[in-house]
Amino acid sequence: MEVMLTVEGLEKSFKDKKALKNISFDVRKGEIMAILGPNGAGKSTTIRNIMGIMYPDEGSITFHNHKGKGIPRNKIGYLPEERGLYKNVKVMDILLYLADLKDYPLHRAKERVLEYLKKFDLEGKENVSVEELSKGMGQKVQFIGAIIHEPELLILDEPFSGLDPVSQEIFKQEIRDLANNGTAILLSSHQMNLVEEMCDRLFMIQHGQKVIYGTLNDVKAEYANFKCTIHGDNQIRDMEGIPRVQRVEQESEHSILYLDKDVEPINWLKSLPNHLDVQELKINRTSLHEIFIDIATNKNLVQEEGESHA
Ligand SMILES: Nc1ncnc2c1ncn2[C@@H]1O[C@H](COP(=O)(O)OP(=O)(O)OP(=O)(O)O)[C@@H](O)[C@H]1O
Repeated sequence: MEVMLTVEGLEKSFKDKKALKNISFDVRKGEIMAILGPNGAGKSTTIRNIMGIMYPDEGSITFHNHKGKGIPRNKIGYLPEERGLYKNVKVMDILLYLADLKDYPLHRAKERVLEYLKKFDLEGKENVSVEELSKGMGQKVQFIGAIIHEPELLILDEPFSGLDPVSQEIFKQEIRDLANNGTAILLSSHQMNLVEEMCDRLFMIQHGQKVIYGTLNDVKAEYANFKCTIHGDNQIRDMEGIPRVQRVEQESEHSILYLDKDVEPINWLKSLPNHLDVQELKINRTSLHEIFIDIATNKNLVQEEGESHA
């Protein structure tokens, strides 16, 4: 897949605090790439450097063959983490203004605004003032503003925050459609279930450093061990001695056994003791949500400073 954006060796400090340390990744045409990490990890700082809102101390950002200040920003769409549009302006006017800033033809922009308002369940709102919109509606308008000029690269900082489930679905579908039509998408989100459903590759950052970088499938194969959930009248002591168990979580009649890496479920099941009460049993891989928590709380994947996973 054609590489659209390359971030290489990014370093950024605020006074004496190092916010980014040697951050490198790329974003390719037609893919959804997620940038993940706990609060304060450095996601927005990375995005702001890509957008030229601030410049890195070291390293480079390349979009196609353009570097740094030479990057044609009108080929990029950006939904910032901070929401907000001019309040006393009509929806159509603000969106045409944003299209004009990107040198996009206004007659085409007008058609697209009407098309998107309909798609986002805002039909007829083009002459409504932005201040009259609800928070979620305003977010939809801001999203339209980020894509109105048909950007080749779309950067979405927390696009789902504050949206109801129906609106989340609309955003999800639109983001997928854009990627299918060739837009390169860099998406930051804390909603791991959505990331797991949508993204092709992911870059996880902690304390300004890379901890994971790879395809969702590779990351799951590498980090998502199997877990076995048993529903039955068992105590935690009943689980003692079962081989290849990293830890057990016991909650009333539910036991969750987190298994070692590379356990083969079929063979492992044969090692369960006869005395266990099994009303229901399920084996599945841990979710991206659990991998994220493990990393963010340094449970299993604690790394020395400067060391990285992928
Ligand atoms: N303008 C700034 N001045 C000083 N420090 C900053 C500035 N912007 C970010 N930081 C610091 O840089 C680090 C990374 O912040 P950043 O906003 O990139 O994190 P984030 O991963 O986007 O977090 P969140 O999920 O909470 O939005 C934090 O320690 C933050 O306090």
